[in-house]
Amino acid sequence: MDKYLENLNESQRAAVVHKNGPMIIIAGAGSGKTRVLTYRIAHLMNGGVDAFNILSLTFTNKAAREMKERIGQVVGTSEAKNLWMGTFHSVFARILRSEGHNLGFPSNFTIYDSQDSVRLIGSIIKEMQLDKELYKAKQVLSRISSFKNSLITVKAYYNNPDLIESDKMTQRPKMGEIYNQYVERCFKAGAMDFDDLLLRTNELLTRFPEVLSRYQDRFKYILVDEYQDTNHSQYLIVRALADRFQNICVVGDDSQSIYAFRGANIQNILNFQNNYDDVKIFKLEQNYRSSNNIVEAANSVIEKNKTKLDKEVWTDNKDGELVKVKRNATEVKEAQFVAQSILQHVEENEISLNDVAILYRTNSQTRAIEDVFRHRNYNIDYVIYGGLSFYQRKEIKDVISYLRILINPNDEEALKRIINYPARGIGATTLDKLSVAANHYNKSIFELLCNLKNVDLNLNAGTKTKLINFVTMIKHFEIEAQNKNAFEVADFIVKQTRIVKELEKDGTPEGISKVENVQELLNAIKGFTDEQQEKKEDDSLAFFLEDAALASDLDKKAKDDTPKVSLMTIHMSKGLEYPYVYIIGLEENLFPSAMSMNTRSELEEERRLFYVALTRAETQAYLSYSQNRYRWGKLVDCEPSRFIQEIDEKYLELLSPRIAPIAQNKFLNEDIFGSVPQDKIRFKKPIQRPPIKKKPSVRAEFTAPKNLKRVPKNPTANAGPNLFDTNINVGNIVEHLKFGKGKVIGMEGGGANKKAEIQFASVGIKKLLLQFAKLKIIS
Ligand SMILES: Nc1ncnc2c1ncn2[C@@H]1O[C@H](COP(=O)(O)OP(=O)(O)OP(=O)(O)O)[C@@H](O)[C@H]1O
Ligand SMILES: [Mg+2]
Repeated sequence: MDKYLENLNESQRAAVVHKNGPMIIIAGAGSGKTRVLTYRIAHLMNGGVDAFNILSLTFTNKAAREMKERIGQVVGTSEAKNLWMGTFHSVFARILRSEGHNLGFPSNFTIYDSQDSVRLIGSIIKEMQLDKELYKAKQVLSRISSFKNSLITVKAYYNNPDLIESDKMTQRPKMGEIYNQYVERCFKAGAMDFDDLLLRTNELLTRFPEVLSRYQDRFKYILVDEYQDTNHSQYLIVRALADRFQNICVVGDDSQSIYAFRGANIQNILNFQNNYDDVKIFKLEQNYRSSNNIVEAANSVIEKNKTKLDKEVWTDNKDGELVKVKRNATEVKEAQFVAQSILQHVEENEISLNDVAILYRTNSQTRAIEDVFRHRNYNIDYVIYGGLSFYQRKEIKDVISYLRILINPNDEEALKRIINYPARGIGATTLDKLSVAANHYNKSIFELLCNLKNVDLNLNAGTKTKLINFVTMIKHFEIEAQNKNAFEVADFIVKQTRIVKELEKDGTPEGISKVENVQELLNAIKGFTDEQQEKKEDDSLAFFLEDAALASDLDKKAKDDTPKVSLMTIHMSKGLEYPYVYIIGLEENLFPSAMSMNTRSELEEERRLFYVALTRAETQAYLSYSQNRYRWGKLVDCEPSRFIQEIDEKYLELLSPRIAPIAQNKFLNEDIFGSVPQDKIRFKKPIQRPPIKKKPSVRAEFTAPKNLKRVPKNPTANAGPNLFDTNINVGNIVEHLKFGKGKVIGMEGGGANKKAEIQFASVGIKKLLLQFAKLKIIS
């Protein structure tokens, strides 16, 4: 047996060495699905299959690179380099570069990111003089995106009375027209958005059978990771390509399907067996990633989902620590708890910050964590994945837009960004005129600018000269860019356009940080050209732009090697693993999200999301929630997430000290563990350790965010005596609308920040801001 096969268990090995025909590996988290895929490719190559004949589709480009590296260790790096491996988007962008001419696209087409798409839709809505409130560009884009992912073209849209009717119902009868305009404008600009990369591939493979045939011949073996999150468009592409040889191997876990909101269709994995004859099914059941407590805790939650395939997940790993649950008074307290706990692990267990991930439901949750981590008492290095990515920052997009124009002068969104940046006296009105005229003549704006002499746009002589100067400048850049590598071009452009000088003029800290970002971009491009030259690969600007357009945030390289805690949304964490994982904000209406509680299927998707989060952890998982949180500028009371309750309590350890109830009342059982007989809960004694570093003062925590809107006082607040009294003192027994009776055990702050610490029978100690708490004094 080849040595590398010894690193697999029996079921994994069977899946790796199985040769031809359709196969599906369906298995729970951490059971080695990705590992099997990697080894399978190595094994195919080892058995004589040419790397050029293997297509492997992964969830991120980073995953593809890592897999390639491992395969390289078995078959040699130079061979592994020839593998077609990457995300759907990057692989099919590559195919469209060489075949897109069939559809009328130039090989240098631009890839519009969502910001470009939103801006373009915004202009269309404006030009059509539609109501901006009814037609919100982002919402329109997401509707168009869902059409594209379901392969509904403009023509198909107009042939579908149901769709037309539903847009009328939502007061957006012009949806079809916007869709049509959007498609035409992208086409004219030589641009494709993310969804087009799949839609146009489908179009290519359907309309041009000889192209399909060529790629069917080429990809004798096709492998897809995270198959549970493929959408209809991706499904069709895979199906078409695999049709000839049917050597299709898909890998996934229906319990980790979490992208339905972006069109992923869980049925793709559930129905795989019906799509092909003689599908060989492999199941992997042993989890190698996580401690037994984590595996069992995750199993006990996902069991609650009704829609799922039968499968077991078990592990030989040690029980390890229990999953820790932490209740916090506020989100700042929560962040402080996480920070302190991490520092404690660093000190006591000598872990690296690289071993830690903080996962959350929505991007906005990072604010408190960031504030606390940056505080001098903690000083914890971190990196956020997701949010506004580096390439979407204004100053970066401006520079990139210059580069994009050099590759594709018809790129309308890039042109609009730079035509008057740095300022050269070309105003918005002129640009609007150009845009309308370009549409009228069915030309791109740049083409129109090159022909200014022959069209009458009613522009004054000064403006005309400025436009002609602009065109001359771009043409000059084009000539200069010839035969230069990506870095040389970018460096030249940044100097010539004086963008940095412009930013420096600003002089504010933001301006300085923008200058640094532009420098960072140049460094990244330098890094890219050096690396490509080393590998003797394409170091051109066009190639760099493609890389940048499709780089997911996980692909970005850390600026330095300092260990850092990783912060990301759970969606982003798919496939990854970390020894220590903190899942924060486990509160009803946040996770599960308020929008997901209407239907069983949405709630089940949230539960799968929780399952994904928990199964990222190897050694220890922390679940934390906050009892109060600022949301939309208001301090709101929060209840712990149902997902904590759903975990079998024997795998949990409650870190919050339990409060002895002051009185028996009906709310007692509503504590999150209240339904469990008291003696079954293991409450470990809180470990007494000296604090690692001094905590920031409590006062800081309740400083309201700057943009906090004052909540209008409840109109009933002053309606009668004794109602919602704010004249409260330690020792008072008070009643809260939701928590019932409690005893005031402390007071702090003053004015708007005045807070009472109250021991409630129902929920333990809570700190409440008096101005919101609506407390009634009983005695
Ligand atoms: N046979 C094995 N021996 C030792 N370690 C293994 C074995 N199989 C898998 N692992 C390790 O277990 C961890 C999980 O494997 P992998 O990431 O392939 O699982 P997965 O099923 O793809 O997980 P996910 O569902 O999260 O994508 C990895 O660290 C991997 O190296
Ligand atoms: Mg995986």
